[in-house]
Amino acid sequence: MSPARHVHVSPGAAHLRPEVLRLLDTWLPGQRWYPVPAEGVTHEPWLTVTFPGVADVVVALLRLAGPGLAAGDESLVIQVPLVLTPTAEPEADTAETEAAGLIGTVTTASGTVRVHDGGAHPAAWHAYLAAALPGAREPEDSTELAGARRISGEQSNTSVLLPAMAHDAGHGGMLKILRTVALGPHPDVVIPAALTGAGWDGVPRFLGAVELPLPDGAAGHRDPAEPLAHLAVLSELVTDATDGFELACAYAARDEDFGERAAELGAVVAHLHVVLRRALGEGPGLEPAGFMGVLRRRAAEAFADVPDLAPQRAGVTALFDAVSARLAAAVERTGGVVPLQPIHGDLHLGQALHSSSGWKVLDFEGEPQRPVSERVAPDLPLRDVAGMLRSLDYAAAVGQTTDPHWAAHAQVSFLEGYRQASGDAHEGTVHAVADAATSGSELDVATAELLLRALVVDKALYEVVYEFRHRPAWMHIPLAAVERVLSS
Ligand SMILES: Nc1ncnc2c1ncn2[C@@H]1O[C@H](COP(=O)(O)OP(=O)(O)O)[C@@H](O)[C@H]1O
Ligand SMILES: O=P(O)(O)O[C@H]1O[C@H](CO)[C@@H](O[C@H]2O[C@H](CO)[C@@H](O)[C@H](O)[C@H]2O)[C@H](O)[C@H]1O
Repeated sequence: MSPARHVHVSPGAAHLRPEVLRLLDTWLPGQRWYPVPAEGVTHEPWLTVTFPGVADVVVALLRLAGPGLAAGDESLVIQVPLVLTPTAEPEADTAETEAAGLIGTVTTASGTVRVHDGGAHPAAWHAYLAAALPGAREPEDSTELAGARRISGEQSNTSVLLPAMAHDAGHGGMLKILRTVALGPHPDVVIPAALTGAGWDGVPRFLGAVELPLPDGAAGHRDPAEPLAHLAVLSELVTDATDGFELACAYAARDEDFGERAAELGAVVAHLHVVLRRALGEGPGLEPAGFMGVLRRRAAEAFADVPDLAPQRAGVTALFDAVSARLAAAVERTGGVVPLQPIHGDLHLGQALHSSSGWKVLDFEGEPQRPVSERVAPDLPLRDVAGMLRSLDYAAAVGQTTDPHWAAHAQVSFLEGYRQASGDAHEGTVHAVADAATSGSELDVATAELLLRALVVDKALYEVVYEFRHRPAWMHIPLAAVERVLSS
């Protein structure tokens, strides 16, 4: 694939007036993709990105600073594409506000400018598309942007559906503007590119990405061949697709058996793990103390954030102690390693699309609330299995099934589909899957099963914090799960 064109990078708030930055300070915290609670957080201009030959699109990369936030290379950086249009009219009409994401109008010494959210504006879509398309091809505005629209809903990023965009296998693209920018290659670019390159069709085909080059003279300790960061990813649009969570909830609402679909999904996830291992290689072996240390730290943070979790503290500690002891003993006994590898990292039903050509897995950026260095580190495939088990429990609760066995049946079917596709010969379900998802390791089945329980609890604790911050009305779903798993 021939490389896409480069963008221009300037330090600080070049091209952005202080009035525009002040407008952003009030607008940003209200955005669904804003990654942290806004209390006490300030936005410090880090870099400004522009596109060759495009005057009205400016992308602000802002570092978030404030209590509890890391600084320097570890700091959170958000991407804010803007379309700035000079105007003689200080007041905009309502239609313009809604259609093109008008953030506000600012008047400066050099005139009045309308500031639009680039995530909602065709001029910015065009600029990103031109920068992502291989071969520095210029998109045809009148045809390729026809019918383009931003996806609405609870997204961590901003995705734009491009039904008419042309590519070598036909039409249809999905442009995803990454709202949180991490230094180094982004997993939502690297992983789909590797899976597409390996010929696997369980992901929407990777078509291109927008790369942030190192600013001149800024190589430092970084590999000059690697981008400083990725800003957006372009993939093939999966048509006739249904969101996996909506599909599962609809089945649950009708009390309809989701077993077959869940088993197919289990098989796709097993293939995903095999292809990832082949395409990107294994990581180092699991080091029990470090691995469990991260689980304990995450649990401690969840207990600190959410008072309703307090009654579960002793049970979580006891489970993690038991897993730590068994893992350490297993590794000591066999001298063997439990291999880690690239995984999805935030797998749930909403990250899977069901289409006429089967399940497709999306969104490889890991848990948005997790530090980037942890998100890109090799991990246990069992973590993805745990994520999907949790998601089937969510679907049962949100779909309000009246069948008390709906979730358990779907979970067992998912595990069985995973086991069979992993080529594991063991009979049984949870045991065999725990075994299959730690393949190549010398873990005994009982330890692997306990590890799966710990990962389910870890995920449910993450979800409690997620719901506490974003959807308190749903917090009871993961809270009940923590209690159930601990008492089983
Ligand atoms: N290639 C694609 N084809 C069709 N729909 C897609 C595609 N990629 C994403 N989507 C839809 O967009 C939604 C958001 O995409 P996702 O990558 O999960 O973004 P986010 O990180 O913002 O959650 C998905 O849930 C899915 O419904
Ligand atoms: O898709 P994202 O990367 O933004 O993931 C975050 O948001 C998800 C919700 O949109 C959240 O998933 C949780 O809710 C889902 C139902 O909406 C459920 O299916 C998942 O199992 C549950 O974890 C995800 O945890 C969060 O990282």
